Amino acid sequence: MESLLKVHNLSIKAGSFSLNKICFSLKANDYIMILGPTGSGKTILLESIAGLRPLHSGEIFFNGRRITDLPPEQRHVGFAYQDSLLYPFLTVKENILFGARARGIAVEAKVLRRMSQLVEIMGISQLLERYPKFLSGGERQRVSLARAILTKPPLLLLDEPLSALDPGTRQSMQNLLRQIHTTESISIIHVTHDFSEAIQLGTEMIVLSNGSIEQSGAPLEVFFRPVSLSVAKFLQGENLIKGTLSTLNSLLWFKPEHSELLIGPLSEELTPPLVAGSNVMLMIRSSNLSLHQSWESPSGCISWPAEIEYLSFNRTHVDVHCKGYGCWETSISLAQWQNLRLFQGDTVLLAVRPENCHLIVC
Ligand SMILES: Nc1ncnc2c1ncn2[C@@H]1O[C@H](COP(=O)(O)OP(=O)(O)OP(=O)(O)O)[C@@H](O)[C@H]1O
Repeated sequence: MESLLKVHNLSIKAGSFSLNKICFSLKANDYIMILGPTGSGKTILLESIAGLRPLHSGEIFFNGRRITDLPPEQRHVGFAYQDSLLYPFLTVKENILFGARARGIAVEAKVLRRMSQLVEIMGISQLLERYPKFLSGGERQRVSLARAILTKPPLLLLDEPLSALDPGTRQSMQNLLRQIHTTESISIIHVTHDFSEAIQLGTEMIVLSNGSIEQSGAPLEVFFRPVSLSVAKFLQGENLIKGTLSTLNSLLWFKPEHSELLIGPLSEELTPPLVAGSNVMLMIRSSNLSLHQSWESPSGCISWPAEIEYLSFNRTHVDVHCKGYGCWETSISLAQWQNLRLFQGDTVLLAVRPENCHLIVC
C-alpha cells in the first residue's frame, strides 16, 4: 500500500539536542504510537511533521508530494498539543472552530453539527462560551482535541492528548480516537508515555531514545521482544536476568550469572546469531511465567523451583515475587490465589515455554 506520510532521514537541531536521521512511513489508516523517555525528541518530531520546525536535513512526503518546505497551514494536518495551546482571547467554541474559520467553513451546518456531536461526546458542551483560563487541564485537553479533529484532517498529530484526564474520561477519549481512526479513516501519530494506551490504540509503535529510533514494530512485538536493554527497561520488562549462553547436547541454554541453573534448551528461532559464551540478558514477561504447586513440569516448558519472597495484592491480581536461581516476578489472578492459597516462604515451580525466553545481546 502507498505511504500517506514518508519521513526520510529527518534531522533537526534544537540547542544541544538533535533528532538524528529519522526514517519511517505511515500508511493510510495506520495508528502510530510514539514512546520514549522524556526529552527523547517526540514533540520535536511531531512539530517537524506539522511544519513548525525547520529541518536540518531530510525530507517529508505526504500523499507522494514533497512537503518539506510547505508552511503548516498548507499541510492539512491536525495537531493537538501536550499543553493544549488554546488561544486565550477566544472562547472554547471559537477555539474549536478556529481551523474551520481559517478555511472559510466555520458557518457550514455540517461543521456546526459535527462540533455539537464532538463536544457532546467529549463532555464539554457546557463550556462553549468560556475562556481557556477558566478551564481545568483536562477540559483544555479535550477542547484542543476537538479543535484538531473537527475538520477531519487526513493526518492527526497528538502530543500526549489524554495525559491530564481521569481514568474514566481517558477511556472514553480513547474510544473516540479509535472510532474516528476506523470510521473516518483518519491516520494518527500519537505520542504517549502510557504503554497500555499504546497497545490499546496503536497499529505500530516507535520507541525514540536520545533523538533516534531505537525500535519500531507492532506494539505487542516491541513489548515482548525489545531489541535492547534500554527499550526493555523503558517498557518495564520483568525478569531481566544477566547471564551467558552455554551448549549442552548441541543446544543452547541460558546460564544466569552466579547460578548453577541452566534454562533451556532455548528455542532455535531466538538464537541464530548467538553462540555459546555470548553475554546476554534473558527477559521473561511475567505474563509468560507460570507458577505451579506440583513438581511435574508442564509439557513443553522449562521449569525450576523457587521460594515465594513476598506477595503484592492488587484489585484483580496478585504479583508473586520469588527467589531461586535469580529473582523472578509473575502474577496470578485473585481467583487463582484463592484456590492455591500461596504464602511467603512456600516453594513453587516456575515454568516458561522456550519461545517466551527472549534474549537481548549485551
Ligand atoms: N528550542 C530549543 N532549544 C534548545 N533545546 C530544545 C529546544 N526545543 C526542545 N529542546 C530540547 O530538545 C529535547 C527534546 O525535546 P522534546 O520536547 O521533543 O522531548 P519529548 O520527548 O517530547 O519530551 P517529553 O516526554 O518530556 O514531552 C529536550 O531536551 C528539550 O529540552
